[in-house]
Amino acid sequence: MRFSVNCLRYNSRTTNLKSQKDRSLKPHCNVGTIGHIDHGKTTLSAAITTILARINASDKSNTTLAMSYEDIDKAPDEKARGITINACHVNFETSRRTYAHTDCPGHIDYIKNMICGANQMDAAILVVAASDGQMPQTREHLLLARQIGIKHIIVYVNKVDLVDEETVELVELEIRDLLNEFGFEGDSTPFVCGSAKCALDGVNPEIGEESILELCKVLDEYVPDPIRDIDGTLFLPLEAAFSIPGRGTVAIGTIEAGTVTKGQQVELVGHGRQMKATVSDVQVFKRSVPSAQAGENVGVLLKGVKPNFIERGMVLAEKGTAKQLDTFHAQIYVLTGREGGRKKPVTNKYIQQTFSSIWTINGCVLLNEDTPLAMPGDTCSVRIWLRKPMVIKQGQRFSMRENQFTSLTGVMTAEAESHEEQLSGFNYTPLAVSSFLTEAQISKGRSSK
Ligand SMILES: Nc1nc2c(ncn2[C@@H]2O[C@H](COP(=O)(O)OP(=O)(O)OP(=O)(O)O)[C@@H](O)[C@H]2O)c(=O)[nH]1
Ligand SMILES: [Mg+2]
Repeated sequence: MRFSVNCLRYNSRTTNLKSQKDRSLKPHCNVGTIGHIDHGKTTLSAAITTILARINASDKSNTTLAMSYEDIDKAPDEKARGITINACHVNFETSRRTYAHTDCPGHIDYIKNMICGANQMDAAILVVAASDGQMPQTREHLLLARQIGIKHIIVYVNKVDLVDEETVELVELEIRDLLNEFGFEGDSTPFVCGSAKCALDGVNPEIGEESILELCKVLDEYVPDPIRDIDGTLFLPLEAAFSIPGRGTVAIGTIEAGTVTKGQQVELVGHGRQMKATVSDVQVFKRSVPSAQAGENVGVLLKGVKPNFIERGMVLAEKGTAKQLDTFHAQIYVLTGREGGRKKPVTNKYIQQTFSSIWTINGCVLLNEDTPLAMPGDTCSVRIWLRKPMVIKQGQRFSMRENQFTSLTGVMTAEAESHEEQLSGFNYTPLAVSSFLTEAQISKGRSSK
């Protein structure tokens, strides 16, 4: 008997590949749309699947399923509020590759979801409406893309049906400058100009359908096949879990390194908890497979594990290979007001929501004694204390956010010793720190901006 992951929104948006054999035929790539609210990210996602499904209709092995705008944006709360609030995954296939595509939300309130969705992208499609040009979230998403290490950006200048050619050219120049400003190669970044709506509605093919085909060609040619750490040690950050009565718990995530195999002994680590488990089934694209490897989104059936044991951001790894830490050394950069960050300096014991990989937890910045303040624009060495131990590796990036903006970004540089020792230099005890991490303190921290 197979287990099905249909009940999860995540996988219900994922089309089927027909068999495990198909899945190994073509390289796989994770992409997604980013950009300002209402610039057409969801329309573009729907247009790509619709056009590719139609064009490949006679090719029985092609797995692209047409997804309408409503299919992608259908959760009731999204309809009610008129905005996307969850990252949504769809799949499409070109003659060269299979793609898992994430439609990232545009609204600043939901940037948290974007961080989690975009984290898995090998390349991002930045959607910019020609009628608006760059907007605040165009900048913020590019900044986040930079922080989470997305190397390849392709720009789709949308809504060209609403403006003249000169405006499109100006928008292109402006966005190339912006890409350079954020450390991408603005001059050589591919731009595709078109109208996702015309493509979806089947009108004006020269700016509609042709622009979508051009975009797919650019994706195939510009984005190199991702190098997956297939031979590495299994590392699978978990996004969600649910139970199948009588069978066990299914944990869902995208494998970052290594291979997960039926029958394998694994360990669940994170949020200060740890547990051994056995993999009793592995599912990719809703099909049971003997094993799955780095880069693939999987459902892993675990016997004897309660679903509420698993929390987003926990890691499924080989026994003894994933370490959780509550304190670590880091190099941070405090964003300036111009970059959308703070206008005031970060002080010792600054506490905010900390995002890394796919987890979110309260974290406290412990400044060194010789650095009483970290000014916007400063880079400095600090220690980070997390409310609960989490799996974080050397070189892993993280960011901290206040209410509506990213205040600092950092990289984990080394493990730190036990936090008692860490905190002794700051003359307060772990207990004092725990009480410091109350909601009231956090809101106070927020209002200090
Ligand atoms: N004229 C025109 N309208 C478009 C085009 N593409 C999208 N739209 C319209 O722009 C509006 C926003 O499109 P969405 O696809 O929802 O934009 P989004 O970026 O996904 O928005 P959020 O998810 O809320 O950030 C909708 O009314 C679309 O019909 C286009 O090429 N031309
Ligand atoms: Mg949308």
